[in-house]
Amino acid sequence: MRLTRTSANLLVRLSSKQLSTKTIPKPPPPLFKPHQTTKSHIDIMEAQQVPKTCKVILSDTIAKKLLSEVRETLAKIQGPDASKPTLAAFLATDDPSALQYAEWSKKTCEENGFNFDLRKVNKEDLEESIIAANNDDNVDGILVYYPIWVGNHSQDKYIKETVALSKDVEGLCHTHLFNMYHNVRFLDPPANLKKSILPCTPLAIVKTLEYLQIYNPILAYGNRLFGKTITVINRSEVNGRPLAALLANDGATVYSVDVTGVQVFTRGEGIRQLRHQVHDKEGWELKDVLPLSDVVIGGVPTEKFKVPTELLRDGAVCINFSSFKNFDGPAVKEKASIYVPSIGKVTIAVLLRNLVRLIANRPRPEGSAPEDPKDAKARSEAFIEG
Ligand SMILES: NC(=O)C1=CN([C@@H]2O[C@H](COP(=O)(O)OP(=O)(O)OC[C@H]3O[C@@H](n4cnc5c(N)ncnc54)[C@H](O)[C@@H]3O)[C@@H](O)[C@H]2O)C=CC1
Ligand SMILES: Nc1nc(=O)c2c([nH]1)NC[C@@H]1CN(c3ccc(C(=O)N[C@@H](CCC(=O)O)C(=O)O)cc3)C=[N+]21
Repeated sequence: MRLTRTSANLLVRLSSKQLSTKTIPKPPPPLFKPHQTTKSHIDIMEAQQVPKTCKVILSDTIAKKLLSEVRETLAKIQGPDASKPTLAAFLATDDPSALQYAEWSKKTCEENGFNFDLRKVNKEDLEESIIAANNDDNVDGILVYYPIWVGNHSQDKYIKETVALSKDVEGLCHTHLFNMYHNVRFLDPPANLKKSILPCTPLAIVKTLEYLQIYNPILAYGNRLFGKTITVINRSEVNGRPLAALLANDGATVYSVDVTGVQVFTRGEGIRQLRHQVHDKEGWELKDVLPLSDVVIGGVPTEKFKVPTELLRDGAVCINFSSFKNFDGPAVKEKASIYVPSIGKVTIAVLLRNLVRLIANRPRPEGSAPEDPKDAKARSEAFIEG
């Protein structure tokens, strides 16, 4: 082959370059060659272009953190050779969801050093059985599964009042509920050493919001939701209404939505009031409050109900506590910043946290020396705030 002048020059230039590579370090090899377009490379490139920004947080993660705090606190308030605390749980119906919840609770109790004593009783014997447990020093906490007399709220209410205040692990006695609605945090003012007990599911949602850092620790304790707007879809006496009150007492503006309409729970402008107030929002509907909300909490007990994703604020935080999925999973992940699909495990962790709190609240055994006030304060503060 005859070389032209240009190609001959090129050869000379190439060979002098090759010579010089002996002294210059080799560049690192490319990560992947541009002509290699395997599926995984396309996936990586697409993921880089459209990152999945929504973080899905599972209740297990939140529950694990709480349970380790519970074990630590129990060790602090009990001596090294203290016996396992016992939770007595009364089931007086054949409600399958209560039975399943009881089985999950039993497992978590036993894995974390607690006894769970499920007592199946007849409705007619329930009151006497509770009184016996109230008087039994081997029972540390009492839980009764509701509803019992379906459609007869006052009979269930009577049973709630039968449980001793000192053993009311779900915070359903009047004193506990009164303190919650009135934003009173202690049972023994002005000493303030015994914390009032809060209902488990609403408190589990508070603990979830703390974990997600929606509670702002820069603000004073009790005001940490100031500036946040939260929608709660459910206003039942056991879940939605106490939850709306708790969140508003902590400073949030809360829209409480149920089948009858919308109410707003708030401590007013500048959160200057000491406890929340409730006002009807005449003519308002879910569609009016969703676009305003930083956090949306679903608790509707039906399969067909879904929060309309298109009305959510971009980057909203979405939490479901219903046993049915209130959010359309794939769609909500495109819109929300954080999605918590269920909170059942957190509820059970909070149940154990409440049990440890009941033990911490107990008066010292008769005959023992009075506790040094400093120790009492430290014991009460063995709990993280809330
Ligand atoms: N994960 C947990 O820790 C727990 C979960 N649950 C679950 O939470 C759900 C709710 O339980 P409860 O409060 O006892 O039920 P409930 O039947 O007493 O109350 C339901 C509430 O939702 C409202 N609601 C129903 N349909 C609605 C709609 N289309 N739009 C707006 N509001 C609507 C009702 O007005 C009512 O306020 C159930 O699925 C239950 O299994 C209950 C206890 C604990
Ligand atoms: N005094 C009393 N307190 C209760 O808390 C109480 C009661 N009575 N009676 C029965 C209902 C029922 N209940 C549930 C709790 C957790 C889930 C739960 O864990 N759900 C799972 C999802 C369930 C699933 O996977 O299907 C979750 O949120 O992760 C469900 C239902 C409490 N109840």
